[in-house]
Amino acid sequence: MSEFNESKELFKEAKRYLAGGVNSPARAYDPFPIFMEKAEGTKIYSTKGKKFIDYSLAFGPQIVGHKHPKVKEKVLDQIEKGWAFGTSTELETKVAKKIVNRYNSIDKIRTVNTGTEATMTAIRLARGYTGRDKIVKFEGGYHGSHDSVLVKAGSGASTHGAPDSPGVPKDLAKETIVAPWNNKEKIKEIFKKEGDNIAAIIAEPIFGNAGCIPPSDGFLDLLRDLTKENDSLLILDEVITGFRVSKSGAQGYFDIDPDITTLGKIAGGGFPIGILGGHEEVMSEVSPEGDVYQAGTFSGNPVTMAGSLATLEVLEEENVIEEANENGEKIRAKLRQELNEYPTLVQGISSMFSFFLTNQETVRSYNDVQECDFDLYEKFHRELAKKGTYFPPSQYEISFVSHKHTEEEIDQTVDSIKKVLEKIT
Ligand SMILES: Cc1ncc(COP(=O)(O)O)c(C=O)c1O
Ligand SMILES: N[C@H](C=O)CCC(=O)O
Repeated sequence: MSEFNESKELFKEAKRYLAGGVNSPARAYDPFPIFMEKAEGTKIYSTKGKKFIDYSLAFGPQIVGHKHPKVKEKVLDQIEKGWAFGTSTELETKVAKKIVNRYNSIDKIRTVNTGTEATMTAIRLARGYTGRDKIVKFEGGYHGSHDSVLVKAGSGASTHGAPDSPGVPKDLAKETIVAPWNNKEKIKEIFKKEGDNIAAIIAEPIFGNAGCIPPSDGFLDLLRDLTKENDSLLILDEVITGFRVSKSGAQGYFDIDPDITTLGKIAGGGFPIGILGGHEEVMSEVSPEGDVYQAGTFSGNPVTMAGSLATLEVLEEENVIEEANENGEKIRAKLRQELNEYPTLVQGISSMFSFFLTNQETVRSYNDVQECDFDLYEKFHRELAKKGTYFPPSQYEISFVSHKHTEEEIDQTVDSIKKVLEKIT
């Protein structure tokens, strides 16, 4: 472990001053996280200068690779002009136009600073629009760290054993109905009983925070039908899948027309962003046009907007999504082919995948994910890092490929994984 001694020392120091030593729990893994200093293309470098092929990509945003030259240039140009005005800028409209042109379900957007703010506002909007309080979310689904969705939440909340957070008022948690993902009968039952009280279903169209779990056949259509029949709204949380699975996200891929979409990650090109958008009728309820209040000093920040616009342009100019999707298929196929003698399950879609350590043939629900071997994954993650490959630190988190990952890097990764599994299993 000596090559990571510096991170060990840095974490000790961080723990003196930062709550839990981190600024987001998903970054805190045992025995200590590897401290990173810089990144470029498909590589990320530790403070000690060790190079890793990166399959976490900042938990998703960096689909064009780290520090893309065009994004860097546009952001530096904006910094020359100034970085916070608290006024309207033309850049905000340019970004909005790109998104509206891509997503049929979106006529207008509101830009915020994080995915958390986007889903929080989307839920408030659904409640305001319908005049109802209850929402439905899925077990292991993650929509950020606000109160209504910290109920049976995935990602760091599951990693650290607190999917139901203390501090969430019980009366508010009662308004969140939790359903099992991919279970058609259960969601029908919930709507039969509570349909008139449900403001919205919020769902990641492809699960990305309890590992990668695609929807079963017809499941998203069922969510759309049930919400329509009951005058509830469907919120698709595309913070991970937006501008990834296709140019119009998972909703384009699965041909689903949600009432509200939330975006983040890729849409900001690595700068802090969240977006909610929907049809005119719903979005006109947002303040100042409507009465559902939402505000933010830094919303639509010019530097973020410059990074966002440049990234959305690069997606088109460099055929990013298609090439990243091809890389996703390549790595999944090679891993499956090379590792079939080990207790592994490679599951994914598009440029996202999970490397589950399990003997299960498929993982379809939060319960299935919990059957995977988390102790072994901890060893796997650290041993793989020693070989210069950085995977996400938990099986709840997703691995991503960019369009920049090369065949050679993918082959090297598969080879490293094989050697690690030989050692630890
Ligand atoms: C699907 C999904 N929704 C919402 C969020 C919250 O976004 P943020 O971390 O930017 O607040 C995340 C990730 O954190 C996410 O993966
Ligand atoms: N799983 C989360 C986002 O997708 C990880 C980001 C975080 O919470 O730090």
